[in-house]
Amino acid sequence: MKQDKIIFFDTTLRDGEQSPGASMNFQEKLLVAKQLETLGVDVIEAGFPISSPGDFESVKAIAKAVKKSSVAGLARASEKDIKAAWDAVKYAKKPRIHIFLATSDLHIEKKLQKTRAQILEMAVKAVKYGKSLCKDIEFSAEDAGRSDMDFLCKVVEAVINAGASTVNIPDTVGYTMPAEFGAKIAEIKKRVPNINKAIISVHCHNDLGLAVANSLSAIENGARQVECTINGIGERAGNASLEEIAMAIKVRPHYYNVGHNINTKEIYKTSKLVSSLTGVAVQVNKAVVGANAFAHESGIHQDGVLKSRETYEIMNPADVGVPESSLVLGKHSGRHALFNRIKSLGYKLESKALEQIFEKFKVLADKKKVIFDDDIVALIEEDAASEKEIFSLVYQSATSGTATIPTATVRITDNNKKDKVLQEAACGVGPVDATYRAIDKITKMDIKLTDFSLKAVSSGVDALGEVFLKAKHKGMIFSGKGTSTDIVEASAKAYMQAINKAKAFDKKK
Ligand SMILES: CC(=O)SCCNC(=O)CCNC(=O)[C@H](O)C(C)(C)COP(=O)(O)OP(=O)(O)OC[C@H]1O[C@@H](n2cnc3c(N)ncnc32)[C@H](O)[C@@H]1OP(=O)(O)O
Ligand SMILES: CC(C)C(=O)C(=O)O
Repeated sequence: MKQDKIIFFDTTLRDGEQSPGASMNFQEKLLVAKQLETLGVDVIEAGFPISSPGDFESVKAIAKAVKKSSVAGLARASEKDIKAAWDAVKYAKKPRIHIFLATSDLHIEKKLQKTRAQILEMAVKAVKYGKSLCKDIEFSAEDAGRSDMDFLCKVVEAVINAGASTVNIPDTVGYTMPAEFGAKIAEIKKRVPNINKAIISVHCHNDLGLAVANSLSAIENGARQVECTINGIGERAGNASLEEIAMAIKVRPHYYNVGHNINTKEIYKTSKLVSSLTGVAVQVNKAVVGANAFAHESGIHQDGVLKSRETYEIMNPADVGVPESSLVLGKHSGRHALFNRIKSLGYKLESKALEQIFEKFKVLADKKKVIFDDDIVALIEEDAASEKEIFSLVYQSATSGTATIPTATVRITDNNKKDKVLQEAACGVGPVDATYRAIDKITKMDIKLTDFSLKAVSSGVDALGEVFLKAKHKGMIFSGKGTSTDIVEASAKAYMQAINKAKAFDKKK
């Protein structure tokens, strides 16, 4: 039997951008649109053209740049909005005008200050006008989740007759429950006589954390387009998250029995791009793309994953573009995970020695949130952590600015060479990068930064900045921490600490 395909309508660039503080400039919106196309999104809602000249230009540029996906522009049920949307999307290979008008009595009476009859007339008039410009018209019955079903069905039937090829049923304020929302979709399918002439779409908000559940329930009941955003960003608590819906369908193929065009391997990259451009961080425990989505901390789970990944992972991290899952060592870890890590660090220890290290590990883990490779080496080598540092930072200076190439000079003593003082300078993409390049020139360590975070540990403009980083050397992760009121100095100190740990490790081997 031929499987239906779910149309993914991504509204990161429109509703997603309505997340407070998440707005993107022209270039950023274009970058996201291109990545959404690579991700395999069927329809990209690029913006709300009437809302500002900048948004109009962004939608127009996206319409020109995107070749495979449809490009939609949002419009109220008003001629000037629809005309502006068309003027922006008409450059697309597959343009769409998305017209919305509320159908709940609350919105009709309080917000729009109209009657149901006027709304019906406005909706039909708007769709007819849109259709005279563009063949692909989507109509959204805003606040459908709280709309009277008789009136909603009447509007849906009328806009399909007027030319809408997609009818969207939004749960605008995230009010409905999954079974209830699914039943509404089923009822629309049953009651609207011409419903087969249009695609039923849903657009769910996350006010009660049910946006994805409601979208999936709608799919079970016949919706064939889902409107969603990357990382679930959007107005208030956000929209249904694209990655969660796409992966639910992929992980449970027999349950949903539908397909989609999303190239799930591009999910993680897209999530990173959107969070870095909008500045909206992804919560660590976010499904599919959160930092902990494929990280295991507890001993029983780690043991299971080491024996067979599927015991605690329903998705393969590679399927969403995350290179591998990780076993984070901490106070809940057990022997299997610790001994496995010790082995992969190149140590071959007798079982008695391993037991002793496990005991020390548990004591340390009670004090420290995460145990890194260098902590384990310190436990094994006993004195590794307390060893005199090999390279000492004597002096560091960096210059940067809007019209300067960031440049840094560092002076370091090499305690292996009778405290010989070495000095180097380097340029970089920023002052920290330049400083690290100058340090690399002196220490000549094969070390690669894998993680870098900076936070203020006190308040005010003279706050102390604390840099915490992780760096990879010979397959092992070394951590470094540095504190200073000067963030470049804090960065240099943290990097030097990781380098010294790595060098000490080399010496022991
Ligand atoms: C559910 C959603 O997410 S809908 C999309 C929401 N997104 C946005 O609002 C972002 C972009 N918005 C904007 O930049 C501005 O709101 C604009 C440019 C669109 C409009 O600005 P303004 O003309 O100053 O109006 P304002 O936003 O204050 O009020 C909205 C007006 O649109 C009317 N309106 C609201 N929805 C619709 C609709 N679907 N069709 C027709 N009119 C509508 C309101 O009744 C109100 O009209 P009034 O001025 O006669 O009272
Ligand atoms: C414009 C519509 C689809 C919308 O954003 C909503 O109802 O939340």
